[in-house]
Amino acid sequence: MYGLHWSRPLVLSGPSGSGKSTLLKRLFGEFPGQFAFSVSHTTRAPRPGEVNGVQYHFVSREDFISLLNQGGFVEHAEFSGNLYGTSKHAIASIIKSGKRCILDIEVQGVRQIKETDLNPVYCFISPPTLSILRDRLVSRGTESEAAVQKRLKTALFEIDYAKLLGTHDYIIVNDDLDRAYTLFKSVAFGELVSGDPLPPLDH
Ligand SMILES: Nc1ncnc2c1ncn2[C@@H]1O[C@H](COP(=O)(O)OP(=O)(O)OP(=O)(O)O)[C@@H](O)[C@H]1O
Repeated sequence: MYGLHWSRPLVLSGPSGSGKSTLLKRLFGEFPGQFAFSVSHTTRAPRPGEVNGVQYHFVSREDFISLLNQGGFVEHAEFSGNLYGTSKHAIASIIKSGKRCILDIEVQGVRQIKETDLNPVYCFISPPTLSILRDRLVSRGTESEAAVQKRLKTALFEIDYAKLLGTHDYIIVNDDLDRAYTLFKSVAFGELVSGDPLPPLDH
């Protein structure tokens, strides 16, 4: 059942609204206990109900920077004044547990991981077209019109990066969900499959 790439972390990326959470939710639902997300570090304060070590490792800015200076993160970024990062230790502990480590990472993080020796499999979840991406973001109902615009603008950078040859091992076009999920499942189990060609996604 486990393919050749099972022991390598899987880095999932793709524009907001391309369907990463939808695919992951289905995978974790169908195969509980086989896959795990690494728990990120953050300097932001826990929200009510959040538990240290579960949603995040909540650390002070000093501790974060100290770990960063020791080379402890495979990727990190600052959003609205807070630092976020994926530690090497968090990934290693999942690999040790025998589960496959899955990372859901934005494009800057993917670039950073490429500079490390993590050697993951990179999988890009692509929308079929930009107008479908827009429709899905709007109908998800989680974003204001301005936030949708912002996400679509960011999507263009992510797509340009994906168009560079060799940035991803797999492209999965999330057109029909059942079809995309079947392909995603094979990739998640580390099988050697052919991905989809990247659609033109012209802008
Ligand atoms: N194949 C599909 N066909 C139709 N709708 C879909 C499909 N896949 C996902 N959706 C819908 O599109 C919306 C965006 O999907 P989702 O939230 O999974 O995207 P995401 O990539 O995880 O976004 P973000 O990065 O913002 O978390 C959701 O409302 C989801 O139900």
